Amino acid sequence: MSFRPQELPAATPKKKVTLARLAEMRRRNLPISVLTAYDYPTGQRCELGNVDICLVGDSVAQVCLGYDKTTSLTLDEMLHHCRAVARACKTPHLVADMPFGTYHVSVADAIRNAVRLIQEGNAESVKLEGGMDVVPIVKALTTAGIPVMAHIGLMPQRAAALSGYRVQGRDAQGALLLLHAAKALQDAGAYGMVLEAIPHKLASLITDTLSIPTIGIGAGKGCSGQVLVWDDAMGNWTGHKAKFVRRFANLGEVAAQGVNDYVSAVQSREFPAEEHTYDMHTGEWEKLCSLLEEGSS
Ligand SMILES: Nc1nc(=O)c2c([nH]1)NC[C@@H]1CN(c3ccc(C(=O)N[C@@H](CCC(=O)O)C(=O)O)cc3)CN21
Ligand SMILES: CC(C)C(=O)C(=O)O
Repeated sequence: MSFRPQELPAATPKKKVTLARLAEMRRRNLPISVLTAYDYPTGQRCELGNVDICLVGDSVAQVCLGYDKTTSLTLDEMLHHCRAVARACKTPHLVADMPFGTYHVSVADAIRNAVRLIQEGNAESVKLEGGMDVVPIVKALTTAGIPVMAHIGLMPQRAAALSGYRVQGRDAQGALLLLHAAKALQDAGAYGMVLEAIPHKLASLITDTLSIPTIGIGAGKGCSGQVLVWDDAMGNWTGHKAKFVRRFANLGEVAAQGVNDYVSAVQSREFPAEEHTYDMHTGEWEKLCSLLEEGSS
């Protein structure tokens, strides 16, 4: 008996999404779809749904673990989620976020921690937030053969330092800094780049300037691809909703109804019904009754 969720047989064997494939998609202007995944079932949905890249985002801190910020997440917690997603996610490229503090101490420490995400987490690449400041880290990681996805614009790990989740690059000077950072990160070897919450014209300019794919979230339709947090996209998140979120399903409502129905059914003793129960083998109940009678006499 297998306790693994049923997997639908693929009509045609699926082709692994490699970095070469992502570069090709960028060249041919084929949109890249990215979703976060945090566990085996969400990873499996991404696998079955032909998502190109699965991101084990540090948003797991908020949407799965109940922390109020991503900076609370530890590397060990990230590894636990990453391993689960990796068991399901075979075709999409699998990226893991480097948690806050795991790439800030030194280059050596960043490499050590990225190696853990690859070796223990079974991620294929790592993502880290930062502009010019992280260029040496990105260079060192890619030199060591660890593919890096950069992440500029709104950087949630810096929400406290920046006094909130704010759109970046709204003025010319800020926009120029982002463009320069984007180029420097590409030169440092990043294979792709998340552009979060920046004006759409700037995102298009960065995308057209770079040769690597850009993945937008609140960055408009001019990017090479798009990412959303799983729970935002599937309507399973009841907290704050950023302007860039669109709901593609209503899992939260469906689950709430399911919980209500379950509790009512238990309270009314409508569930469990006969069909959910087991019988003893024929004659065994009578035997048990005799045994009990003998015992009591
Ligand atoms: N559920 C969820 N979705 C996410 O996209 C997400 C997380 N959690 N947790 C980690 C970070 C935090 N992120 C956020 C959080 C808030 C905004 C936000 O509300 N931004 C304002 C911008 C306001 C402005 O500067 O004009 C917005 O209204 O969209 C954006 C990204 C993205 N990440
Ligand atoms: C929002 C995406 C890009 C992310 O970094 C995360 O999920 O943590």
